Amino acid sequence: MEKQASNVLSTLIIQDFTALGQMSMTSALTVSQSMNILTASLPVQMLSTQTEGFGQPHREIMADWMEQVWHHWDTIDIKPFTSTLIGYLGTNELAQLVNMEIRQHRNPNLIVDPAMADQGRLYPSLTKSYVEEMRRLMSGAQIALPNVTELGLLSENDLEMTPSDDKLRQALKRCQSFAPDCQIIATGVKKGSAIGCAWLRGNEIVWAGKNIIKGHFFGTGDLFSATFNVLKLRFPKLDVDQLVSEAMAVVYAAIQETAALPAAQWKLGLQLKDAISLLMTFE
Ligand SMILES: Nc1ncnc2c1ncn2[C@@H]1O[C@H](COP(=O)(O)OP(=O)(O)O)[C@@H](O)[C@H]1O
Ligand SMILES: Cc1ncc(COP(=O)(O)O)c(C=O)c1O
Repeated sequence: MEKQASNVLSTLIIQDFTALGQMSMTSALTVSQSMNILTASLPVQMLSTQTEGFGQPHREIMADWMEQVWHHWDTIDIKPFTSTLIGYLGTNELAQLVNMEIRQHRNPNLIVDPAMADQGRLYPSLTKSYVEEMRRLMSGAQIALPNVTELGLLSENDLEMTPSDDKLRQALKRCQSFAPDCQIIATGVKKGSAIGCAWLRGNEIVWAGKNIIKGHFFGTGDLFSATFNVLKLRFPKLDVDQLVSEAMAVVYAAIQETAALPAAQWKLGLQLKDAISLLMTFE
């Protein structure tokens, strides 16, 4: 694959930092560093654990710190980042703050993973106004990567976990009305015994997927968006079909490696060794 020189590439990652395991910022940093991409990380909140499976995590909100970081960055000569990746933010206030800063700095190549819901439900403590903040973020984004539940919430369509092409088309079109310049790729779209991604090409629904690995795994969306971001940066000639297919293969490798562990360990996130090994073969 034709790749871009790494010294000109940088990415800004805005999402939570979860202390335990390989979720969110930890997996995004691992992926970025494996591709030698200069990375700036803004952990919007520090959590003791992810929000599922460990009771109530201890949280430290980093809003004041982030404002000071942005303020400092405004005074030094850092070039605009080549891309920005936004993931789980976790509170309305943080989502508002990030929206405001992103608008002010006009970050190019913005990828938004509106990580706010799964398996038909919003994550605990998130509300409808959080969904509205995600719509606002997507309106300035180039790529958005909602899972099926998130697509349903964003489009106000009732989507089952195995939506028909018609339902998907309706939901994706509805999102285009508030994010006309954004390519929206729905993740976690099931078809029979396979799971994958669906997006619009004109009026047509395109779907690509792989066999479902049995079990519920955590951090799949995080790793998918982090991988999509670095592949798009390093291989700018890849089209959406190729980016989705490569990113899915990387996540699949991580799930396969994780599935070999006792199920009690799955909530720590995905094993990343095999995923990174595969990613490095794209070099
Ligand atoms: N059990 C699984 N087996 C195989 N691939 C999976 C599985 N779960 C997720 N994936 C892959 O990871 C991608 C992102 O997962 P998804 O469940 O949509 O993320 P999220 O964590 O945001 O809900 C999916 O589009 C699919 O390609
Ligand atoms: C703190 C935190 N960050 C991010 C996520 C997103 O994880 P996923 O990649 O499974 O959507 C979760 C999901 O529970 C979480 O609790």
